[in-house]
Amino acid sequence: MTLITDVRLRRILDSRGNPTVEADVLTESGGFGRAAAPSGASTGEYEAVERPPSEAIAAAREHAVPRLVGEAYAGNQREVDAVLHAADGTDDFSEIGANSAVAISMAAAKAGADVLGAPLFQHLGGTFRGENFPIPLGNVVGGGEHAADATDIQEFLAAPVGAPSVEDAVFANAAVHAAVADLLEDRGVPCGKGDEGAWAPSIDDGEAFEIVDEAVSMVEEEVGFEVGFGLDVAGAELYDADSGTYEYSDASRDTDEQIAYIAELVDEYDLVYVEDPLDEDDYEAFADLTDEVGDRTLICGDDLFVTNTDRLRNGIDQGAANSILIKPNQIGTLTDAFDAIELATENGYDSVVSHRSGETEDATIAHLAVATDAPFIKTGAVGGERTAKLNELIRIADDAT
Ligand SMILES: O=C(O)[C@@H](CO)OP(=O)(O)O
Ligand SMILES: [Mg+2]
Repeated sequence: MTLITDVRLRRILDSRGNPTVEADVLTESGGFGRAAAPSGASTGEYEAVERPPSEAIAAAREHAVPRLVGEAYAGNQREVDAVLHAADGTDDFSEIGANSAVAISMAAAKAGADVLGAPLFQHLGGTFRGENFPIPLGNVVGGGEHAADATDIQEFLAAPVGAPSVEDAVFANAAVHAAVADLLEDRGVPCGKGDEGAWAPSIDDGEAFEIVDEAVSMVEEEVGFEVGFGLDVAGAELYDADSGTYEYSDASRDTDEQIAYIAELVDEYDLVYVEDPLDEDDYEAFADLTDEVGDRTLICGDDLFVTNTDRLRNGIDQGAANSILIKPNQIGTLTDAFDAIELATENGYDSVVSHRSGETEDATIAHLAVATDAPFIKTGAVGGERTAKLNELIRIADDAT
């Protein structure tokens, strides 16, 4: 029933107005799945390779589509993803492009679910998945590679850790986003938004900490449950390998100073989450910081691990973090993303399923997070391509998918 009978690929727009790959997968019994690849701006050096969409589409049509059509079953995700790897023939999807691979992989999963008549999270997670829902981390102030002339730290993320439901959590993050706007207005700071819908004011990180801290407290009081905040430092973007220092607009910090600075921030602001506080090659510094503050906050590897089980295993051996960001397009298939989550869970690491800065209306990651019982999902706070995932989470919780 789930035998793949057609795979169609096209270029569509992403949220930055750039082209990206969309895939449709059709099956013998009329099953249909459609998915699109997201795209990063602060990409890790060790990510699977995204090719220009027209090239990725042409290469996938030549190498992957003939091996899938009439050959593979959409209901068997591991088989589909193994075919994608075999068709590509490299270890980083540089032939068919990770963008074609992930779009086909996710579209196949949706086609499989369609044939089974099950919601995607059910198909992926199975009957005996847990009952938990991920806490959404919502970007409310941002800069770095996502907005010019804004904060050095890439993302200030609202984290409604005490929310009694997904719906409460999603609305709390939107309320923090709105409170930040009010506080910026009070201070006479005009601003637009960055790539992920977060405010991108021309202020320094210190002022951003004050504002987000205040916004979070205001909302916490309003909603009556705990709302904290966290960061994506995107340390690799700040790191200058020649000088061995982290370059901020108003300071330069060597690795020890960077570790001390982040540890101070964790304690001063009770940060619940810190992603990529250090350079993507520095497992050792990650381990030192995790040793220092890992008992009271999540130290999450994004560019450090790139959803790759080899890099994660290395991190686990060295005690480099206690959490991993999961981005299916960093590794190219849902199977690889699942394996990374499984390895993380076995080793006590929390998984944070994540969007990219360039997104589409595709909501697969909401289903992936629920299917795998991931404790967190990072997918912005507002903006259509972000709310596509958040609203899907609300629907899943309401049994309406
Ligand atoms: O660094 C990140 O975590 C992501 C998403 O927030 O950004 P990008 O997609 O640009 O890599
Ligand atoms: Mg990141």
